[in-house]
Amino acid sequence: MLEKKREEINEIDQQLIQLLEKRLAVVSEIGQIKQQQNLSVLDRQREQAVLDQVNRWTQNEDYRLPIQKIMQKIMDESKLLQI
Ligand SMILES: O=C(O)C(=O)C[C@]1(C(=O)O)C=C[C@@H](O)C=C1
Repeated sequence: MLEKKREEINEIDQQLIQLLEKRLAVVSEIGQIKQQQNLSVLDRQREQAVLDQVNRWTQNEDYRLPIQKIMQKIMDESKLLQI
């Protein structure tokens, strides 16, 4: 039972990593555009828009806060990648 559930987690993690790699690749491209156009890495307005959107897409109330925190962490790591 536990093993089955962990296999389920493994499959989900694999999908998450594929999507994170895709997202980070786009983040890198944005980083290059920002560098060319001399724009700052941090865009607070855009981050708020991302979080608002994520909030609307989250269906389970119990997951709202953890998902917001995870997305903020993803954006924090994205900014580090753009430096
Ligand atoms: O949209 C951008 O400008 C990005 O660089 C992407 C991103 C993100 O991870 O969503 C990262 C840093 C910015 O502060 C805002 C958003």
